[in-house]
Amino acid sequence: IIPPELRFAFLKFFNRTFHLFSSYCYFDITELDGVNTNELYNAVQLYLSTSVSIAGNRLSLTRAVNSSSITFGLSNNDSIVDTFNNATVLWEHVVTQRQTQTFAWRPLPEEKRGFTLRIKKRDKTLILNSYLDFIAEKAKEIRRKNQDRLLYTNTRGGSLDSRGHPWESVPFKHPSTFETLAMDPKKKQEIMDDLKDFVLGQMFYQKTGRAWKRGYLLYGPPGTGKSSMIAAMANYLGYDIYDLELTEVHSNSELRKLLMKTSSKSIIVIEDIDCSINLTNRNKSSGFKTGPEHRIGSEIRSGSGSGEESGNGNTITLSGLLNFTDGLWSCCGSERIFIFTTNHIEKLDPALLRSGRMDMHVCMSYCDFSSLKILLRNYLGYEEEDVDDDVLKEMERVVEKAEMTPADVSEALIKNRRDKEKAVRELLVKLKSRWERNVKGGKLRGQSGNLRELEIVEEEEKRAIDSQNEDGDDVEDETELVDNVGKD
Ligand SMILES: Nc1ncnc2c1ncn2[C@@H]1O[C@H](COP(=O)(O)OP(=O)(O)OP(=O)(O)O)[C@@H](O)[C@H]1O
Ligand SMILES: [Mg+2]
Repeated sequence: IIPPELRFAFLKFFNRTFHLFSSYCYFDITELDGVNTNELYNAVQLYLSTSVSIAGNRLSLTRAVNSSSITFGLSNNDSIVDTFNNATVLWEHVVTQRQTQTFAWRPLPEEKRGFTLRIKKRDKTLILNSYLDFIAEKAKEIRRKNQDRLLYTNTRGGSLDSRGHPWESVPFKHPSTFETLAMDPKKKQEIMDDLKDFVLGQMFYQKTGRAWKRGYLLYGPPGTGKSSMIAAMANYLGYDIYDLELTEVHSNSELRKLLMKTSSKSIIVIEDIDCSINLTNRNKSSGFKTGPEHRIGSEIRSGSGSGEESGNGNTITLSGLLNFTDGLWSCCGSERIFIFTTNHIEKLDPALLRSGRMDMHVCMSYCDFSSLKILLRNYLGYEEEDVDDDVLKEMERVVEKAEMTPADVSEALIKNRRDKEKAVRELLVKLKSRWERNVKGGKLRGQSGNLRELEIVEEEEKRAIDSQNEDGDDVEDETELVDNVGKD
């Protein structure tokens, strides 16, 4: 019978000599660090879950809150070999019973869990730090993939909830994808390529000294798929969406707070940007009138900075918004996409339209023939060859001038989806009557209200971009823009 002190001393001595001659070193990563959860433990568990699911034959399965997928885990006291930069390491999941329940603010679990990492001593300095960084990064990615997308909104304005978050979230399950989105396939591909380049562009953005973010402006009449496009983008990239309700935000500093609390790999959306800013009562004080000559954000005249937050204290200004999207604050957190939508691009301030602000302007327009074919496939399961040739030709002839939105067409198809032939027939009738109305009523493309406006705007955009190219660098351009606004 050996007294415990002696036994302890002996074990300690044994351990020391063992470690002296062993060519390995060991690192314990316990589940709890005091009473706090050890982030690294969770990260390792997630990281190992990917390799374990292939290698192991006894696994533990878990499913996280908010997730529809299952994660594999290493079972108790099981081990797995991993390699990193040509070094081989061994992970062991160690689970022991906790001896006594010590006093704690919250009861500790009965089991004590931890991972033990075994690395060869000579590899330690080479890989330990980079390996752990790698694991943390991988775990983050897996967590994001496992979790369902979230849709955040700021219904409380910029005020915080009990956990210090200004955003409320719900699971985002919008089924729209690029495949179901009816639009010109070439334009669609262009957008998808652009998104892919963005996601893979970390090095590019770093090299060129730009913040890793991208802006899209979606414009066009109601029901042409702007919101559907945003959902498709989020589903394509696997990003969360922050739907920013500008009318709930009362000041530029609140806006900044909201931005700071968004995560990277997310899409920040401001829908109907022309309406959002109009509604702030600051407009009264600055003598704001609607109409193209009094554009949104005329307060840019008063300059930026503290001045804008004085006044009636209920001010969110264009310059605040621009700071939000591309000022210094926009780069806290990276890999973010800003999307603005509007039905009236002509009402927007040129400062918002100048290139570099919104990187890509996407016009979502009335249904054309290629969109029509996509909708026929979506709603009726019809490919081109399933529709009668004459009907298809007739549709192709009238569809553009009929000026029906994809939403109108969808509606017509949904109504008769049980009787597909009837659906096609009725759609053709509808298209033709719209076509007749537009052509006979002299409402030809180019003379029609909306389309005409869009054309003017496109002209303006082109001109703005041309002058941009002549101007040279951004800084000069910005001051000139402010000057111009001041003069008109
Ligand atoms: N391009 C499209 N492709 C597929 N479906 C579409 C398209 N455009 C509209 N739809 C259908 O019409 C409905 C309304 O579209 P959506 O909400 O995307 O329009 P919007 O352009 O955002 O309109 P608003 O300007 O009023 O917000 C959607 O639920 C969708 O089913
Ligand atoms: Mg919409």
